[in-house]
Parts: sequence; C-alpha cells; structure tokens
Amino acid sequence: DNLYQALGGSPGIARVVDQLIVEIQQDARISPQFKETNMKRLAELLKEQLCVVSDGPCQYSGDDMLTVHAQLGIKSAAFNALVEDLQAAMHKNQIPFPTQNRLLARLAVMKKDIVVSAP
Ligand code: HEM
Repeated sequence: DNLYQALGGSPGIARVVDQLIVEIQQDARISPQFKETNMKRLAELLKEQLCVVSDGPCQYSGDDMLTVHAQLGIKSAAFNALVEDLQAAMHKNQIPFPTQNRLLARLAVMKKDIVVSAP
C-alpha cells in the first residue's frame, strides 16, 4: 500500500495541508517568517509536493527547496517547529503514527536544502 493512499489520497492530503497552514499561522515560533507569503499559493504547492513525495499521481509545479528557502535564513529550530505543526495537522486528521512517520522521513531528507548551514 503506498503512502499516498495511506494519507487519504488527494482529499486526505488537502485536509492535512489546510490544517498545517492554520498551525503555522498560530505558531509564534515561525509565523513571522510567513508574513509576506501568499499562503493560498503555498497551500496549493504543498499539496502538489506532498502528493509527489508520497508517490501520488501528481506533478509539483513549484521551485526546488534549495532555491525557495535559500534567502530565508531558516534555522534548524524553525524546521523542527514546522515538523511539529505538520504532526499536529496529521494527528487532527487521524493519520496513524506509522503513516505520519513515513511522510516525515521523506521530508527529513529535505532539511539540508531548507535550513541555513550553521557552523
Ligand atoms: C519539510 C519542510 C518544508 C517543506 C516541505 C517546504 C515546502 C515549501 C514549498 C513547496 C514552498 C513553495 C515553493 C514555491 O514557492 O515555489 C515553500 C515556500 C516557503 N517556505 Fe517552505 N518548506 C519547508 C520548511 C519551511 C520552514 C521550516 C520555513 C520557515 C520557518 C519555510 C518557509 C517558507 C516560506 C516563507 C516560503 C514562501 C517563500 C515565498 O513567499 O516566496 N519552509 N516551502
């Protein structure tokens, strides 16, 4: 069974991403970083990306993670905060822990492209 199906397919991923946007906006640790961001566009791109990452039948139309985040100065703590927000969003949508962890493992490999390299 593939991860896309385990997440509930397109509607399941859409619910998780919509809740993730809410969690981010309520998270004072990282919400300031999204002040200038078009959250509607971000939500659409995240839905595409999580579909692709979970082996769903989608195409991702955004830019690569390195290009997008390079100038944002994102620290490791901010990355971890967003991961917690995603866990909360999945939990609120009754995604089982093993399925949550499969998705998080696939996102963890992106961390090196998203956070600034700290000495
Ligand atoms: C696994 C973690 C992450 C994933 C999968 C991810 C994914 C994405 C995607 C798909 C986009 C849209 C790309 C585009 O505009 O073409 C984006 C944009 C953005 N991300 Fe991330 N991101 C992650 C972590 C973070 C973190 C930790 C922060 C800051 C706390 C962050 C801040 C932003 C901002 C501010 C934008 C919008 C940039 C703009 O307005 O042009 N991201 N991200």
